[in-house]
Amino acid sequence: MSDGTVDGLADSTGSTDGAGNSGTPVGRHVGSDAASSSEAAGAAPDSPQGATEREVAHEQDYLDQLYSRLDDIRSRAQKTLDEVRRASSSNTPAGRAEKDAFDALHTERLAQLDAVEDRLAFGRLDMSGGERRYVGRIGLSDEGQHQLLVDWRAPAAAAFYQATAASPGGVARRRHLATRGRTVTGIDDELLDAAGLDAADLTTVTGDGALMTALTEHRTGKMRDIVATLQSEQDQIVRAPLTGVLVVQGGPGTGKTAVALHRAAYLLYTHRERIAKSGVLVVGPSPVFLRYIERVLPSLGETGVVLSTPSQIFPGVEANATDVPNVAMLKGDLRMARVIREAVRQRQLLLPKPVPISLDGDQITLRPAAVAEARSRARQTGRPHNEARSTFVKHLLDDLAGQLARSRRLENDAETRLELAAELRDSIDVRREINLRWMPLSAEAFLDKLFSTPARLRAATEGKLAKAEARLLQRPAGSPWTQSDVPLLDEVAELIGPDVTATAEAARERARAAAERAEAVRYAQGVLQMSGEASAMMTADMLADRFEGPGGSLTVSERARDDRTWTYGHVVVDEAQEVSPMMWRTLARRVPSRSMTVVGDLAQTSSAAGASTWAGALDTIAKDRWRVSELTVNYRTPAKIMRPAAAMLTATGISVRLPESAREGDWEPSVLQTPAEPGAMAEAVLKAVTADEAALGGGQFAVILAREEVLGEVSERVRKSLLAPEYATLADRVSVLSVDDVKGLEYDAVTVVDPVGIIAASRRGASDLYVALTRPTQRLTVIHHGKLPKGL
Ligand SMILES: Nc1ncnc2c1ncn2[C@@H]1O[C@H](COP(=O)(O)OP(=O)(O)OP(=O)(O)O)[C@@H](O)[C@H]1O
Repeated sequence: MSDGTVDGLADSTGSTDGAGNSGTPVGRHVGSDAASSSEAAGAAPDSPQGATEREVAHEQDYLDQLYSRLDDIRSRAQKTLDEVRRASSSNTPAGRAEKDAFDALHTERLAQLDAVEDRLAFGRLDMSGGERRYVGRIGLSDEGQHQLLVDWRAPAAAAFYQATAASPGGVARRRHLATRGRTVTGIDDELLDAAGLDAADLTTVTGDGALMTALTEHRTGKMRDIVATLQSEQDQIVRAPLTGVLVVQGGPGTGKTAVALHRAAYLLYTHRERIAKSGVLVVGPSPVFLRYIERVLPSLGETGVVLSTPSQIFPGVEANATDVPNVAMLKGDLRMARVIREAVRQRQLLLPKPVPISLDGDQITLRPAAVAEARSRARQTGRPHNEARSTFVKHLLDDLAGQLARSRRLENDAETRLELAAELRDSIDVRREINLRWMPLSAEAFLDKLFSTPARLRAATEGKLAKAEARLLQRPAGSPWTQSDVPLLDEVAELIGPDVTATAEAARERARAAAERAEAVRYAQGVLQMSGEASAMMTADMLADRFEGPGGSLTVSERARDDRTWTYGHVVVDEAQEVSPMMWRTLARRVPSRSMTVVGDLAQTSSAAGASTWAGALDTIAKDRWRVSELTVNYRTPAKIMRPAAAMLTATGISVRLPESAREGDWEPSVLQTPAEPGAMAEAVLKAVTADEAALGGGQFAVILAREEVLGEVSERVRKSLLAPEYATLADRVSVLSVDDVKGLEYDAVTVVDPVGIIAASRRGASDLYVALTRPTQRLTVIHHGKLPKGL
């Protein structure tokens, strides 16, 4: 395990000096200077208010110290960067690459230090023995290496999340610090073991308001980290061991996404040596969702993470189209792996009858038996199509060279045949005849051709799919790529391999690169030692990566994103219930170690190819290597909204274990009935949104409708009306979305339009409606014409 420190930032062993630069443990009493500030403010010094003010003043002093230390470290990092930029590099490619690499390293480090500015410290633990620990986004130590702040991911900070009154684990008091900018705005204490504190301490204890404050804050359209208020059951998942597939199942709003992202940050910190170099991939359902979560990991100081939707996971292909549900379901079915395998095999052809070839007056023949033998040898290598092709070609050239030797009356030994094979390679006729039997392929062209050529499709699917199913796959050549084509492209690419025309040359290249690499690592180790660089933030391997090659200063994530065969140290899959079996195969290829965090809710499955059980989803890629953890508390949706949402789902026959809401909520959901006419519905929507704005005085709102083709006119009218001057303050804060787009998102207030229409629009319409109803943090309005769905 790494110690997770950077130069000047504290280690994570958890040893702490409590407050002050002196490094000596301080007692549990607050300082007298803070007391005088409360007197100046007019509160009686021993009243609860006076005590709180003293404590706030004390925490302010401490926070000032932390920021001053952070500023020091930052300015040192800036100075080093300036020096790197000023220094002249040796004018060689290696020298320039090295300079670029250092530049990128220090720039990234500065970005990481900047990212922790907001809410640098958010907690304090007072241990029963008198020790005090401040918990924050990073570890910080003073010049004398005394710890000022413990990184939230360090073992010493675990008690901050795990201690409860029933099992305090040596913690007497847990304190949350509320801050704005660099100012302490409040404290919130929980007493876990009162015996460890004296009477004066007790006057400031108020309970766990920090969580409630976080839950009821207006949303901003971007997910925030929850590092200050992670709850015990969530923290256990964050800190769970790295190996195997960890499934996090939980109802809406239980923090699955938040927990998965914090887990990624935790794993990068704790196992930096093992996974930072290969990176972490986070897969989320849509670009809108990725934009919603994109700030969480940087705010936790982690930038080397690749975010992708399933549609973007095949480099070079943007799969923006969608298939109709039954086609999507078929393409996600594991039988497609067999279809693709067969289709590739059918591009390795036999020869029906001999083909004569003349070569400078010599007559030779491409023989059916030789082709059959070459094909079976090539297949036996087990290599992908494009690589196995060299075995196929070699064998046939050898056979033809033997014939040529005989025709020229040369000795038929290996050496002669090798020479003649070189000559044969230069003949266009020979190359054409051999190529026709075993062409080099590219994944995109191959799949396009397969789906647009009925005869090929029939041959590849025979005995594997029903005839009617095979017809579903058929489409014109050059059709746009759909989301469900992506795992098929990946399957093809895996079976045909990269287009290697000169394998021997490639092998030589690999050996040369390996030798250079060893040298680069040795050099980087020396650099790290000399510069005293942070071992945890940057390993010698990572630094060597940057010294190497033309893309020397590319980050891990930049390299990984463009390389289909890149294997990650850990993969997080969000909204995993939507992932098809074929897509699981693709994701599994990205992480051979199967170190994965898979989060989802089976009750929210809406895609036709999605999962109904975790075993169905995961057994084929990680049999016996997956385990499930549950989250049970809904932090988003108040109970007043959850109850009808759950009743609706239950009434449709879907049985789920409902999470308990952390809040009852202030508003009952409202229901508005309108005529089925678009103008009337749009008007009702605007009325609902205006009422939300008046009730909440700000925040983010969503209007959720069935897919555009169903309610296009209503959404069009709503969007248009929002441009009118009377909605000027609202326009930017209202999103009009279809049920497909709201997966994983949340809003202060939500208006759901035509619930019966949403249910009717797809096979899993009830789950879609459940997703829509569970998006609000405060208020829900349902607009309907005709009847309401059962249970609602
Ligand atoms: N411990 C916590 N402290 C503060 N806020 C929290 C906590 N846990 C969850 N939340 C908040 O609850 C909301 C829901 O979290 P999140 O989106 O991660 O849930 P989810 O389980 O992925 O939901 P869904 O499946 O419905 O998309 C977010 O605003 C998140 O910040």
